[in-house]
Amino acid sequence: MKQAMIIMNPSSGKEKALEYVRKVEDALREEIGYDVVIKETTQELDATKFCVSACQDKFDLVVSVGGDGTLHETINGLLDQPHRPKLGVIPLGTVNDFARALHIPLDPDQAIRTLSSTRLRQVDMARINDQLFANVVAAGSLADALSSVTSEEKSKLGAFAYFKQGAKELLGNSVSPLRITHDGGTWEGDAPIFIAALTNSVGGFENLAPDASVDDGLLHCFILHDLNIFNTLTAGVSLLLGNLKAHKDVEYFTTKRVSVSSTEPVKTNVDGEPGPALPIEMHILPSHVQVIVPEDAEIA
Ligand SMILES: Nc1ncnc2c1ncn2[C@@H]1O[C@H](COP(=O)(O)OP(=O)(O)OP(=O)(O)O)[C@@H](O)[C@H]1O
Repeated sequence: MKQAMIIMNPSSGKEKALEYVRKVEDALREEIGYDVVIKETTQELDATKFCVSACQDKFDLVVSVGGDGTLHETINGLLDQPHRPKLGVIPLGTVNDFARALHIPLDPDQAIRTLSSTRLRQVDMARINDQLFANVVAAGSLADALSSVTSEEKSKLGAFAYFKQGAKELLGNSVSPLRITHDGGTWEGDAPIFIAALTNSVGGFENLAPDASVDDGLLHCFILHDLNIFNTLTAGVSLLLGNLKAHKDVEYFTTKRVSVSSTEPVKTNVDGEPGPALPIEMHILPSHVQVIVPEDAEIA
């Protein structure tokens, strides 16, 4: 019998995870015929540990039930594993960028029904130093400020919680000296933020990198520079219109590999969680995991 592991964070989704996990179990066991193991996380990195054991025991499917934090920890269990189970995603977080990019319904009941879909999508992941990411890496003072947005603010304001915090930081005019080396050359200068995105949805803004598709084998990179009180507003409008890369104070490029360093201590944010300090080295892992997506999803 095929084996599935459900990795569930009971603290995500306003404590509703326990209710949904029974429904996920029923769908996998009764409708699809899996042998099901349920693993409940109790602390940070449990999801990674559980996913490593699912890889080693050659499970067919791992389903992440939680927010982007749980998903990020789950996919990190795939690092350097020769056998990587298929991935199912039940989004219970406040932003759910990965589910948005793959058109997995944000309504958990509908997402559970998607698990019986026969459609799989080969999805790129990327490596940053000694971990994986599925969505986005940001570096710089602005990235650090965005890490401080609380779940409460995100539930209240959605993606605009990031916008509000970002605008506040930019008005403080704080920049970091960055050196960014990619397939097309090197950029050096002062910038409040560098972003490398794998999918179109970043921080709930589904328009940040509209050209990014989940399997294009590329990192879509943005360097915002020279942002002041006036052009912050125009950059915000460009972001909402899906045209950030064309803004005059934005450097945009795609690459398979990029490294970022600084002469000052600079923090990063990886898939919405605090990440390693600079220097960082990132490279794409094309079509690294198969994800169950809705039969009719029109995914970029
Ligand atoms: N039992 C637990 N209690 C508290 N925290 C946990 C537990 N299990 C895992 N965690 C941690 O909770 C963090 C946040 O989880 P996750 O992102 O899934 O939920 P969320 O906070 O509801 O979503 P979002 O980040 O989108 O607001 C994870 O990074 C994980 O380390």
